[in-house]
Amino acid sequence: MKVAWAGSRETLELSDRMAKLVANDPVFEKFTRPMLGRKELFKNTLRKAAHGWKLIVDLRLTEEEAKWLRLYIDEPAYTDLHWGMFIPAIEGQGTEEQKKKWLPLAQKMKIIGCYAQTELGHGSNVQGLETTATFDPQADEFVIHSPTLTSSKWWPGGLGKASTHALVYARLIVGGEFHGVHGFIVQLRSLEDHSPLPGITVGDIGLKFGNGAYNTMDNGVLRFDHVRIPRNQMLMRVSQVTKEGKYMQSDVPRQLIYGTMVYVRQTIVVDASKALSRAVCIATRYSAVRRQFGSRNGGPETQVIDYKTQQSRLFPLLASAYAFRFVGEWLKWLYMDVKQRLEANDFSTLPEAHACTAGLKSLTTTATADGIEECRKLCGGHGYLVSSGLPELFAVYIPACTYEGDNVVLLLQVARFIVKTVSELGYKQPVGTTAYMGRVATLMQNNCAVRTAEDWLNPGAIVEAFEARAARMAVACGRQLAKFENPEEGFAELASDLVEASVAHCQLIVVSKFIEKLQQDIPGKGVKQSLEILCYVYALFLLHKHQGDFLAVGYLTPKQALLANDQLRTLYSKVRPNAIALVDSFNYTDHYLGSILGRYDGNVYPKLYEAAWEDPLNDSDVADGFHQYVQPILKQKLHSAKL
Ligand SMILES: CCCCCCCC/C=C\CCCCCCCCCC(=O)SCCNC(=O)CCNC(=O)[C@H](O)C(C)(C)COP(=O)(O)OP(=O)(O)OC[C@H]1O[C@@H](n2cnc3c(N)ncnc32)[C@H](O)[C@@H]1OP(=O)(O)O
Ligand SMILES: Cc1cc2nc3c(=O)[nH]c(=O)nc-3n(C[C@H](O)[C@H](O)[C@H](O)COP(=O)(O)OP(=O)(O)OC[C@H]3O[C@@H](n4cnc5c(N)ncnc54)[C@H](O)[C@@H]3O)c2cc1C
Repeated sequence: MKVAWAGSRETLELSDRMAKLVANDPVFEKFTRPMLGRKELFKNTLRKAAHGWKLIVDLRLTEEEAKWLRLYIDEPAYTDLHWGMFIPAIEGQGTEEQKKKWLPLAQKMKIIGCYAQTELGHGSNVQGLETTATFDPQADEFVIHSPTLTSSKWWPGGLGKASTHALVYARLIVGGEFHGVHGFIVQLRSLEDHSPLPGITVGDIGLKFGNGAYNTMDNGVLRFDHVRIPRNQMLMRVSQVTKEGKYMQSDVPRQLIYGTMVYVRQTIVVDASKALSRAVCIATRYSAVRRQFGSRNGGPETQVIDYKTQQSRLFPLLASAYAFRFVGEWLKWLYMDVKQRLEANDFSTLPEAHACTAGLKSLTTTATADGIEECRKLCGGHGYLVSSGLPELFAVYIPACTYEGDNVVLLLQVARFIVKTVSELGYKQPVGTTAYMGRVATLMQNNCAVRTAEDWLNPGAIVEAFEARAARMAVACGRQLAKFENPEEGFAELASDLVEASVAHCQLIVVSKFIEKLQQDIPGKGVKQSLEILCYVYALFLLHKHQGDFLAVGYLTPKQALLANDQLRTLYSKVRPNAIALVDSFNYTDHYLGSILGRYDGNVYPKLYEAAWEDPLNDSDVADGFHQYVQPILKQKLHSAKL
């Protein structure tokens, strides 16, 4: 199962080597992180990032090894944006000449870059950005300017203190005409002493949610006062500005300016399975250690993992972690395919890639953020201790529902794609993830054939149920929209229904990709069977949770919905014996998990007890402040006997 989770034996071995390298290096210690003040915390992150880079250089790590190393260091840092957005943006939107100039500097870390798109006034509405880049043909330069307070760049990670350069998204103005938002490489700080260059005001935006957590990142604010950059620092793969001041659009679609977001959203889906699996690993191991009630004749109490309620909350999350792992693998493949096509100037699959990355990013991050919190509750009171690892994981993870596109805004993008597909059904055969809509007549007509709980153990029955629900919800939205004279007004009015239709479409993708995965050759005794059980758990859990949709569209009868729930209970009993093995298969070191409750050896209580004494409050028996603030109260002489 470890191989199935990792994707291949090579990846398992490679990631295992990197995990151990980090776990055994004292520089990467992270348990004191929540106790540190902001300055100390940030300096510590800089130290870890520098040490990580030294290892990459000294040990000549490959790009793949370096990625795993950064993952296991497990601390958000400016390097995430440098490697994760600045470099990919230049790769995707730069000309060959620009790539030749900037990529070697960035890859050798001679410069540090961030991705400066969002502003104080606009994040989701990219076309609403206010920063301007005005071309000055006399000087052959762009003038980058922040005309209003709300045009201040606000949020970019790595911008606050670390970056020397930024990829700045600004409205292009040539000859007095606006040409939409484009990307510009702007140097922010001196490469000699790191001080901000003239015309640049830059700093950190302040503390964020949670102790430690995302505060290791210097999310920044940035203002420009008529800062000049050479013309060739506008990324010009999509459109160009000539020396003479002519704006030219190539054959490449404008949307490619948003290409970096497609790339990052794809990586966020892969990361969702990592974050959720960490939380699930902690909650599952602890649920096997923890005992409450049920002692008979002085024997041990019941392990809480044996309670059906615990199983019905925990096992769907375990199954979701696997489901997100496999859909992430597929999405990576889809992205690589689109990338290759784009390089050959084939842009036909870009809209689908945008819809899939946007929708799956939204679906998986929402489920993961909620899932981490559920895991905290599954661990009872001890889950609230920072040493459980769950509060910090939650605090670090939840912004994923917002960054790289607010999850609702992204689902509305999926809705536009679905509605367009439905409206074109008369003359255009849908392909890829919308191919099922080509069978819309059948899906609208046929109803579920399940008669017994066992009938639900059939991938065909499950896929058809999810297809029928998604198709019927999409068609219903299409019909409602048709009643509006102004389609945009209709879209705004029906937005909540459209979001639900998008969720149904995205859940269908995840379920289908899990089922497709099981059609592949999966070596290892019992591995495929265990994955099949998890796949059914994932699908039937969703069906149970959203049974209102399936019933409302008239595909299921209440009896069939009840049968699905009966089957789900049986499946939980089948997961139980392998639950610990299934989380051990994630192959996480205790260092990466960062949780006393999730320790591999299960030695939870002695370690919790020990850790309590390491809290700074326990440095002395009498706390600082006691004599000043508490003792006077204890010693006071009050006049009223009642008081
Ligand atoms: C215990 C401790 C644990 C520690 C763990 C540590 C581990 C580390 C953890 C975390 C570290 C990770 C680091 C995370 C880094 C965070 C990175 C975050 C970076 C950012 O957030 S960058 C900013 C991102 N911003 C956004 O995403 C903005 C969202 N808005 C948009 O995407 C768009 O503007 C919009 C799509 C919403 C706009 O819509 P619309 O108004 O229609 O837009 P138009 O501009 O008019 O375009 C219409 C047209 O274009 C199509 N389209 C839109 N987007 C894309 C796209 N990306 N690709 C292709 N096509 C696109 C759209 O469909 C329309 O097409 P049509 O005309 O219909 O055919
Ligand atoms: C930790 C973190 C790191 C970040 N890193 C970066 C970075 O490196 N670089 C960068 O450029 N940006 C970064 N961002 C910014 C991030 O990309 C934006 O915050 C995000 O895109 C959401 O935009 P917003 O803040 O404008 O939200 P808003 O759009 O203001 O959202 C507010 C509310 O309005 C709703 N809403 C907005 N528009 C619509 C609509 N059309 N229909 C219905 N509802 C709507 C949303 O659903 C939400 O509920 C980061 C943000 C965070 C939190």
